[in-house]
Amino acid sequence: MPARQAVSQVDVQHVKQMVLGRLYGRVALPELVGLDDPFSAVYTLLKQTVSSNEGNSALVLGPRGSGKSAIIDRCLDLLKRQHGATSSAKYYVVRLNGFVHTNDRLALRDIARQLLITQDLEHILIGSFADAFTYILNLLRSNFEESGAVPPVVFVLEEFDLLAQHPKQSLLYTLFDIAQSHQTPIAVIGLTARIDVMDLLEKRVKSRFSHRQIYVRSVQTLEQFKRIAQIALQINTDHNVSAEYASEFNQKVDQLLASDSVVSYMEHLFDFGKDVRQLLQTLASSISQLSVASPFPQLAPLTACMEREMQSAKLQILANISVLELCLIIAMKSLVQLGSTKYNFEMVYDEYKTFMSRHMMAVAAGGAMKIYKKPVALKAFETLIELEIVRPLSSVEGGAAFGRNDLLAGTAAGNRVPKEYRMVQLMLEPGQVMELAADRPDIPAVIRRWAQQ
Ligand SMILES: Nc1ncnc2c1ncn2[C@@H]1O[C@H](COP(=O)(O)OP(=O)(O)OP(=O)(O)O)[C@@H](O)[C@H]1O
Repeated sequence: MPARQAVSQVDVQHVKQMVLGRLYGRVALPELVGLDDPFSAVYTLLKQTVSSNEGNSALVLGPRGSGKSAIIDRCLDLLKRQHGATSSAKYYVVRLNGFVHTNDRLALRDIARQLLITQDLEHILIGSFADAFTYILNLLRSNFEESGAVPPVVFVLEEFDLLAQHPKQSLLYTLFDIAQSHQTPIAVIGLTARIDVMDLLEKRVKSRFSHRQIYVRSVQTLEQFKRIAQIALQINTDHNVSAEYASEFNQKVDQLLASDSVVSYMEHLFDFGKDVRQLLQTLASSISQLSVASPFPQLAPLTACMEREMQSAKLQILANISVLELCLIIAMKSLVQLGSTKYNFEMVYDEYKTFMSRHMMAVAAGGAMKIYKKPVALKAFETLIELEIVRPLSSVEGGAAFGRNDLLAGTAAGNRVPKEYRMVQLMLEPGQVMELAADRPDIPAVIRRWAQQ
């Protein structure tokens, strides 16, 4: 096999910058996965404004990180390329963000800046929003004396629900009003993760809005989730890097994404919220250390980052478990300290019940607590297995052949042993259980002390 040519410093730096840009959301991913419908709805609407001078308004609704901004960016990018090729007429894009533009004055100033209005506007900012906005549009019109018309303007309103918190909603009213009146070709696209956003709009604002709502769903399948990881990491020769480097880089990406630890991390993320942004940011750890000496993505830094992420995700879940679930965890810690390396629900419940009965007075005095009946405790125990805080033991380890799904569903070999008797193991260290109980002001002090024993 011929020796591989050394990768140049320029190539590595270029790839590193470009891929990290994608992973941190500064550079668009080369493809939108599973978002064809919302993409074409937004594109059609923007095209009507930019090419046919129509007024339009719409809300793009979807969970955080589901790709709402990515859809808008891609539509604008496509329009720019098409428009640039077919027409010399100009259009503008104005971006506002509810986090940044916390009042209408700030928004107005930025609208003027983005429309390249250089005149001093301080004197008009004291009047009404509508007057000031009309003044800005007139200034814009005067820049296009030949046509005498205001060119199309696309308003992208990120964190739309926060813009709806402005007093009187003058900004939204004015924009929707102009979009509806068709006198000036503007498109107003609001982006938000609040599905109830319509309830935030005042009646007069609603009356000016087109009521067009475009829904963006989170990634639907694990395959799509994996595909996003792949397109975010892969490079091609258009990126001004040698074909040899690009091809080997992409092979390494595929190997990395096929490794057991990465696959199970992606499955975990998909099961617990399908958070694309977190997936991309975790993958950045395999890219941030690229260098001429190590020009391909490596598994080791990624594994370390995934472990940290899993750990902190688990801690977050743990902070929200119910008091009964916490008591069962403490009971398991107790069993471990008594020398049991494996135990089943019956043993755990027994330990829990014994402690609670012995300390009933103190427990009841510390808050409205009772001894939960066995079926309720079994449900809580199953939740701990689903959350992977408790691990079912395999046949070799526990004496019966079953896994997590068998134990939960009562299927396969696990079926032979009633679920109350199947052996399990707590996945927390005693110190972690102590910290967990110490951080819970809502449990009686006696239970906190039980955890500290
Ligand atoms: N289906 C998808 N296909 C391709 N990339 C996606 C997809 N979903 C999310 N992404 C990527 O995830 C990142 C976050 O997406 P984006 O910023 O568009 O989300 P958002 O819905 O606007 O989030 P927020 O509500 O927090 O503003 C971006 O890098 C985007 O490219």
